[in-house]
Amino acid sequence: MKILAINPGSTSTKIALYDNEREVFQQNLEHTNDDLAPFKEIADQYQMRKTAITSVLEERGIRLEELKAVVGRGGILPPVKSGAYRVNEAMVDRLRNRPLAEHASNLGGLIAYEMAESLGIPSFIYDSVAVDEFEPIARISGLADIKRKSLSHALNMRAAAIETAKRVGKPYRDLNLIVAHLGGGITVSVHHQGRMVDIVSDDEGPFSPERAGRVPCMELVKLCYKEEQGTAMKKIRGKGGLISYLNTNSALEVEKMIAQGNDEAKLVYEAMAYQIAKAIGELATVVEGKVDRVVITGGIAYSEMMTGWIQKRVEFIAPVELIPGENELRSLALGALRVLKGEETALEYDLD
Ligand SMILES: Nc1ncnc2c1ncn2[C@@H]1O[C@H](COP(=O)(O)OP(=O)(O)O)[C@@H](O)[C@H]1O
Ligand SMILES: CCCC(=O)OP(=O)(O)O
Repeated sequence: MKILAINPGSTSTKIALYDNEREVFQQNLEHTNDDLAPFKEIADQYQMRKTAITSVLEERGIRLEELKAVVGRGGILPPVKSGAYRVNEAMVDRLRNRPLAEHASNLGGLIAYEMAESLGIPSFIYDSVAVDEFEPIARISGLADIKRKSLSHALNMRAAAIETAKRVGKPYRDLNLIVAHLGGGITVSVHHQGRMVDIVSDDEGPFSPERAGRVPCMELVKLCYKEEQGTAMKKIRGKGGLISYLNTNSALEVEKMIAQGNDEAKLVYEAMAYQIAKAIGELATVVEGKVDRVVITGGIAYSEMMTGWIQKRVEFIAPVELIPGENELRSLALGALRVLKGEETALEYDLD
């Protein structure tokens, strides 16, 4: 059974074709600054990204009529459950016209839906960034006007948690795990007996290659009065974190700077590790310190320097498991495959 998986990121669209569990190919379609410059909003990039996908499929001679489903990374929807949702008109309306926030992943479900509809096959999203399994106590922010939201790298974090359970030799549901996803954005989650009951999100916790994370509130309010809303938002999401201190969003570049003796780069990069470790420590309290494993995943988990610094600070909490990189396309494809095989049921999206 052939399944096309689509994962739109801020500067690329990753796609993969699977034939059952076997990856037929995977390709990263880069979108340069020049490609993206004409588009005011991410939603406006829809046609450009869809055309890039269909061109690759054509070049590779993929027969679309052989596809059995298309699955996309789910976007910033109102809170949803973990697992698969079938993309329907209600979800398309929300993602296209009223997403809760601008994010490239909003395009995943939209492109999957349009491609699948024209082929008469189903489209799905899987483990959307909006997966919300918070306990009520986790929703309180500290300001009655603001409710905490569960927006995270749920797709890769849940896959890494399930992989860790396999390594430990126990069911996922029997474990307490803390998972840190270290990519362009960083989020950290705590999994209590198979549910992601709380997170430290990318605007509540560690800074990351391109996001500011938690910054002092009062200073942030002053900044917002100095800048226009769009500029202030871009400063904390897109131009924050490593970029704001070191002018690069590449952790690899930062490591080169450190190797060349750049002390400022070392201080900032180690501060990122320090903040990640603090987020892990914070989430350990959610399960009263009863943590079976701390899991570090995402592109930066390939870095021995970064994982070494984090490990030193958190291994008193639990043994640390490294699962470098992200297998988001595989997680999407295998999720859709389980639905097609009847091993899992896709939920119907019925929120406004
Ligand atoms: N071997 C490595 N060592 C350190 N950092 C790495 C390594 N490989 C990739 N990275 C960093 O990982 C980050 C991207 O992670 P990734 O999970 O692919 O993020 P995203 O999907 O959010 O773009 C970049 O900052 C990149 O420099
Ligand atoms: C909102 C959490 C998901 C996220 O930030 O994804 P990217 O880092 O891929 O933009």
